[in-house]
Amino acid sequence: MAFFTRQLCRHFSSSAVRNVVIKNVTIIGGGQMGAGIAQVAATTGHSVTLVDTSDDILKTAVKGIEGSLKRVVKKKFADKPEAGEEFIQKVLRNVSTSTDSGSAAQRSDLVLEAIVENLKIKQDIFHQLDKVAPEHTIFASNTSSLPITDIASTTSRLDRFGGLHFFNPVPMMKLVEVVATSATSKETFDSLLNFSKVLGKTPVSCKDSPGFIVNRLLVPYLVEAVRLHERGHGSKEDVDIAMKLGAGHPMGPFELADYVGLDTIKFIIDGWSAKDPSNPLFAPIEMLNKLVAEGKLGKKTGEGFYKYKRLIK
Ligand SMILES: C[C@H](O)CC(=O)SCCNC(=O)CCNC(=O)[C@H](O)C(C)(C)COP(=O)(O)OP(=O)(O)OC[C@H]1O[C@@H](n2cnc3c(N)ncnc32)[C@H](O)[C@@H]1OP(=O)(O)O
Ligand SMILES: NC(=O)c1ccc[n+]([C@@H]2O[C@H](COP(=O)([O-])OP(=O)(O)OC[C@H]3O[C@@H](n4cnc5c(N)ncnc54)[C@H](O)[C@@H]3O)[C@@H](O)[C@H]2O)c1
Repeated sequence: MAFFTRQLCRHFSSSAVRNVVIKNVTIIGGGQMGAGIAQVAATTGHSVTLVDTSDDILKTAVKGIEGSLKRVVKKKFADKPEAGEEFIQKVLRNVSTSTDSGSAAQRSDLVLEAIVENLKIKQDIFHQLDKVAPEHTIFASNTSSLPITDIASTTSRLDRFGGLHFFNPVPMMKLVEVVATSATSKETFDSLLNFSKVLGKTPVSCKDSPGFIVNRLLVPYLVEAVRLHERGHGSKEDVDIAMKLGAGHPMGPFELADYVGLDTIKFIIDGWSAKDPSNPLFAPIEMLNKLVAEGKLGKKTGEGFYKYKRLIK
């Protein structure tokens, strides 16, 4: 009987979070991805709190959002610059910033994390927020490669935890991978799916398997391009031109790796290699490791495989 009552309570507690309509969103991490997601969520009328570790980083993030919105309105409001400016200000009013993730989470329907690709740091953040976020709040990670199940494991809301994987640059890329673990409730999954659609994205449903769909195919391709170049079988420039003109890709693999961030690519490959060391697809890549050790992380730091005049942020 006690078992039955416990099951009943569980049922009631999960039905209490049924059909969460996501209006207030906290995004942890105001880097390339967090700022992009904040922009899209604010544009679609959500109230967004962007959280990072310092006010300076947050200022840069908001500046980046404003710059990206200017690119959006240039076309959308080509003949009406005043309406374009009004649109930008309206979107920016939906974004507030904070260095206090706990108080932001207290007012949120969704806490979406987009910080560095490190399991322990992600687990620690969610462990803290789990204690203060309302019962109904859904937690999600934008991780590129870490198991959602592992990230969620430090919380007590396994049924209200999923993956929401966006693509860079978020305002332009239409896809969102929505990831359910074996514990994610159908209500949570549906809420995340619906949220993605409200953002104007096309969601696909993914299992909690390494790299989900896109990165499991894309990242081995990116590092294979580096290996090909290391073997002396093609210059970076020729490989990039070949894949753009021969395979119809908008960016070549070196350009795209720089765009994503070489630190992120390295975190992904190293993480997979630790779990599956005999898989040759995940073997260390000397050139990538060297660039990351030198702090040459791609477009965001001004140099990676190539040099850049203008930084991303
Ligand atoms: C690793 C992770 O876990 C997963 C990932 O994210 S993997 C990476 C996935 N992303 C990709 O594969 C990106 C591939 N690249 C592309 O699709 C394109 O090169 C691109 C959309 C980034 C840029 O397009 P491109 O034609 O090369 O350059 P550009 O002319 O500057 O931009 C095209 C349009 O996009 C707009 N745009 C580009 N970036 C933008 C941004 N951040 N914000 C707003 N608008 C932007 C431009 O304003 C331009 O608009 P217009 O056509 O109306 O003038
Ligand atoms: N770069 C991509 O193309 C891409 C695409 C999809 C997913 N992702 C994933 O999104 C996540 C973020 O990637 P990114 O490229 O935006 O990284 P980034 O380095 O541009 O930004 C990370 C941000 O997180 C902040 N941060 C770090 N620790 C924090 C903490 N404890 N609290 C609050 N903020 C903290 C940093 O200050 C930084 O501003 C990673 O998990 C990455 O794998 C990246």
